[in-house]
Amino acid sequence: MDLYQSIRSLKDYPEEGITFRDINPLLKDPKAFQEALDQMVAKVKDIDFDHIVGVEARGFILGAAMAHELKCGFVPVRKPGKLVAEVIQKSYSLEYGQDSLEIQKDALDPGDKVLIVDDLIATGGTSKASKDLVEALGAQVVAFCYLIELKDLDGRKRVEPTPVYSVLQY
Ligand SMILES: O=P(O)(O)OC[C@H]1O[C@H](OP(=O)(O)OP(=O)(O)O)[C@H](O)[C@@H]1O
Ligand SMILES: Nc1ncnc2[nH]cnc12
Repeated sequence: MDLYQSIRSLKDYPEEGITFRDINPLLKDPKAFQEALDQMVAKVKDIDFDHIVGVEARGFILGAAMAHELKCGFVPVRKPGKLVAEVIQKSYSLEYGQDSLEIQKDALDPGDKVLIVDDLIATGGTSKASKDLVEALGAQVVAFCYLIELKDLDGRKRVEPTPVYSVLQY
């Protein structure tokens, strides 16, 4: 099955020079969604981790589905003001703009091993901020897993030497 057929590419969105990779057609198609999950799971199934950390919003969809499949816990990293209880925050820049991410202080324990999941890695800003949040809690990021990697932006360099796995590359 060619998963590239299930990704819609929008030129000059949300601004000129950016080609937006829309995963909604893939999510809508149960066969493509299952195949994407199977391929992501296959890449990480031999790695030892305790939890999947998923990044709001699209990382929740794939991260939670993978956690269900792999029978591990799911921990959300969210945009500011969404989490209750005590949080820590990290600012970051992305392909189009600037944002912050938060994690609950009690979401992970020191020594926990974490797989970070998102739909896409572009500049790696989101991934680096998520890794910093996990590490600030004393946990360890053992790998990152994405459906899509935008190779030209070389986001994996931002999180070196942690391994990065992706299913589709542009
Ligand atoms: O590698 P980067 O340059 O940091 O970009 C990748 C991030 O950008 C997108 O999320 P976005 O912030 O647009 O949020 P959304 O999932 O809520 O749409 C995507 O889902 C990744 O999280
Ligand atoms: N080109 C892109 N397409 C979809 N999501 C993105 N997040 C950052 N860059 C993106």
